[in-house]
Amino acid sequence: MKTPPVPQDREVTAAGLLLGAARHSAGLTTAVFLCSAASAAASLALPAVLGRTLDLLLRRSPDADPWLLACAAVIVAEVLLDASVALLGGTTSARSAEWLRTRGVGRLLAAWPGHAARFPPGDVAVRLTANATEASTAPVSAATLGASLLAPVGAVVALFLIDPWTAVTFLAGLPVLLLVLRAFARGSSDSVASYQRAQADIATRLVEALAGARTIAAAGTEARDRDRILAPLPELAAQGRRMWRIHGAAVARSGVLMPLLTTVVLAVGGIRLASGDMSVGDLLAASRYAALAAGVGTAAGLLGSLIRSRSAARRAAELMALPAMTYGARTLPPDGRGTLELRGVSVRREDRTVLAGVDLTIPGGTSVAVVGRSGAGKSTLAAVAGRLTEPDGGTVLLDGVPLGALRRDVLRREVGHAFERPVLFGATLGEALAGGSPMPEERVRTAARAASADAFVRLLPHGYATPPQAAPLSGGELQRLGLARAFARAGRLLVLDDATSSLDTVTERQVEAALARDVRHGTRLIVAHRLSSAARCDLVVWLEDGRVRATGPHEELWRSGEYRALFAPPEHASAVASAAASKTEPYPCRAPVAARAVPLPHRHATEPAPAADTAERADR
Ligand SMILES: Nc1ncnc2c1ncn2[C@@H]1O[C@H](COP(=O)(O)OP(=O)(O)OP(=O)(O)O)[C@@H](O)[C@H]1O
Repeated sequence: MKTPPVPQDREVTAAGLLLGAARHSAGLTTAVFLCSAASAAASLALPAVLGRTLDLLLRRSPDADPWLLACAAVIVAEVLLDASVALLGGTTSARSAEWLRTRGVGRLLAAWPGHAARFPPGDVAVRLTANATEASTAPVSAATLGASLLAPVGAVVALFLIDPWTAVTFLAGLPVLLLVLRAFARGSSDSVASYQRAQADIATRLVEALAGARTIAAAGTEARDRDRILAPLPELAAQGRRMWRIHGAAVARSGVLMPLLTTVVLAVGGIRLASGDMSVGDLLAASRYAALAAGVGTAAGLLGSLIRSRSAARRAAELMALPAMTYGARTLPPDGRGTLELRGVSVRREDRTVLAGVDLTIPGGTSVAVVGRSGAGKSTLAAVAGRLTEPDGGTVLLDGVPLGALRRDVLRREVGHAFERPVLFGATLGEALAGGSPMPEERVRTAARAASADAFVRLLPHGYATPPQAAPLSGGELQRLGLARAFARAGRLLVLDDATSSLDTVTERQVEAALARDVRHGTRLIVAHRLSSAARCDLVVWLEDGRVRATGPHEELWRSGEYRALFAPPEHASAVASAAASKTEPYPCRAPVAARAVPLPHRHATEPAPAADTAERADR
């Protein structure tokens, strides 16, 4: 499953991310490099010390004893240094992973919600877990690779010093090895990227299936959905096999090439020994250095690790390159009442215009219902009004100040939201309703009472101290908690996006009355599907295909048959609309309801939700 392209912050690239991770753990990475280099130096010193010791022993020289001790010291040092590399390497990668994940989560949450939502949750989880782990090993792999090349390079230099012919023999075979490594790097990059994509695809499908577990159970499609989730498995297996094939081929080729080179070097050394140009100790040292120089073939393993890291970093970088929400430095005029203005606001999604040049002025303190058919752009308008999305064109102003120019704290304090499906964050319900910042308990409870949530919360065994995950909540109860959270922080503008759709009509009326009575007075923008909700607002904005079809009090709009058709049951809607067009009235429409400032007398107390509306929302 491919993630749609998202506008990218060009500064966040895979290379930039890996450099950032390396900088974050610079001290530890340097220590890994130094230990690896020291270990390489020890392994370089060992053949020379061994050769010298052998020559001294063969001559039965008394000087051999300190050299024997030196041999032991070098071997112990090498073992200790290798152990340090393993320990420091693990710590370094853990710190890099922590940095990558912290940064990733931070950037994700700071991004515009609409952009972030394009990454499915399963895909995000893979990018921030498996991919971040793979990317985090890059600093250690690079440091170890750099240091591990020191030994072969030093070994070739040592061969030159012992006997140039042995070194030249070794270097003659090197171009073949470089070709092997290049082919490995190319093949690996491609298969690793495909493997990681397939991995994320399975995670995405699994998370989607978990979210839709009830649908799967209700439809009895467990087997089909299991197959659907695991559909990318053959691709994953194929790419995994391909990765190992490429790796195996590189290791096998270098595994044949390197001993071959070592043998040829030894043969040349033997000839030089026979001609008296080398001692036995020199030959021993040369054979060890040839083996060390052949260690360049093991670079394939570290190179493979770096390639996996780079590919994983690329995926993590895509997440971190999401454009961040931006804020200004202005505040609101102290005497403003929450006047909301939309000037030529347009929003595009993919290739579609979702809002087209919307001009609206909503006086401060007014309650406005936004109505229209499904897909008309109501939620988009609500998101734009609360700056949860940035319009592609036009400006939104609150009390004369463009929303984009407002300070973050001012904007989020003065503009509140409640959603159709709220998600509760916090250790307890009390914390969740306070919205993550300190708030007097009484204020939380007042808001919960206004949202008709206090009574059922108090009935829970731990009341407001109940963890949200442990609270058995119906859809309507969850919505009431979402409303309570918004009421507790109500500022000049409150945006309710279908936030009462799961409430029964009596509760909805109670909430609306309490909203007017007990919650800080301000402008209300209410995305509404129910006739009664629209009727109780001061003003109605009727959206059609992303444009404002009409604005006015509900009673005025009610004269339009097409407006009435918005609230008619589906079996009557087209009849109402066509009757409006032909000026007849085939469907007995409800009487118009006077638009008034909230609170309103309780008309339509038993207004049922239109059938089409209910069915559609249940599906979302
Ligand atoms: N991220 C997106 N990518 C593509 N299209 C989108 C995106 N968000 C919204 N749309 C489209 O924009 C249109 C308006 O969506 P919006 O959610 O604002 O409609 P709505 O009037 O609130 O609908 P409903 O009453 O069904 O909730 C829809 O056709 C929707 O498919």
